[in-house]
Amino acid sequence: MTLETVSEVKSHGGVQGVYRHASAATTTDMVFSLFLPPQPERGEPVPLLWYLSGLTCTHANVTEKGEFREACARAGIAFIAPDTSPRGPDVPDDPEGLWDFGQGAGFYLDATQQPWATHFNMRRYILDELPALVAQHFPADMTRQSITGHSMGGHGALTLALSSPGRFRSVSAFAPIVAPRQVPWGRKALRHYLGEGDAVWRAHDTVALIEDGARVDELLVDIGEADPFLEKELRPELLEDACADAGIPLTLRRQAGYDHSYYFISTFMADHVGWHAERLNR
Ligand SMILES: N[C@@H](CCC(=O)N[C@@H](CS)C(=O)NCC(=O)O)C(=O)O
Repeated sequence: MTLETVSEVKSHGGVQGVYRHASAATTTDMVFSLFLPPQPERGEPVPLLWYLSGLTCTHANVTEKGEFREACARAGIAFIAPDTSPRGPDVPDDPEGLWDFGQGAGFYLDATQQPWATHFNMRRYILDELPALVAQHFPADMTRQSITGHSMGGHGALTLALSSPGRFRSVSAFAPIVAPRQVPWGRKALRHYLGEGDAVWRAHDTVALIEDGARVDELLVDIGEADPFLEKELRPELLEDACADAGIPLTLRRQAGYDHSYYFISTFMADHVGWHAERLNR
């Protein structure tokens, strides 16, 4: 699989890269960013932390505003930030021209309904295609992967980890959508991408996955108490209830005064990187 280097710059002793490739999953070109920490010996494999972004984002939002590099360099872990959907003139977009669906809002699932199913296959892109590409081109230790994400990307991190047992050593999230079946952003996406049908939706809903028996060892979630999406879209209390019922240890930190933005994410990013690094380097 061919990889085009868009840019590579030195940062914190490592290399922050941006790369483009032709994707079979989305049948479009896809761009992602990857930070490689300074390595004791060039080519020695390092663990990999995935970061899935939220609505409207590309790889660039967290790369420019996430402030993850110092912590990743210190811990010796790589950080990969994929795009949130396929893009381009041939890719369908929100029928109403809104920002919460379509391009920039792939929801990390494989769509089954047209016109979405041709391109919107972010689940297999993230779980299969991109890892194979990373393994081929970078010194990443693919036996040591963890995953985090923000908002729609928090939903992606949680649902991919819950539905791929053993794949990720640890999972955390910033202000995640935890019950897409029960909130407007999620219902719109699930209806368009998957069609009607609660049984199908449950496989892409963190709370439902847990209710249906999926498990992870533990969860770390940060959420801002001043997040404008808290009550209507994020509803962390549903995750608290599901984890309590299932016996999943959940550290849910309600951060006073913080909103939904990268000012919030970057404040707690080093905590998340350190938490994952502990588990990746065990
Ligand atoms: N202000 C956003 C609302 C959507 C939003 O807050 N998106 C979050 C993810 S759900 C985000 O990370 N936006 C990009 C950024 O802050 O850089 C817009 O209207 O485009």
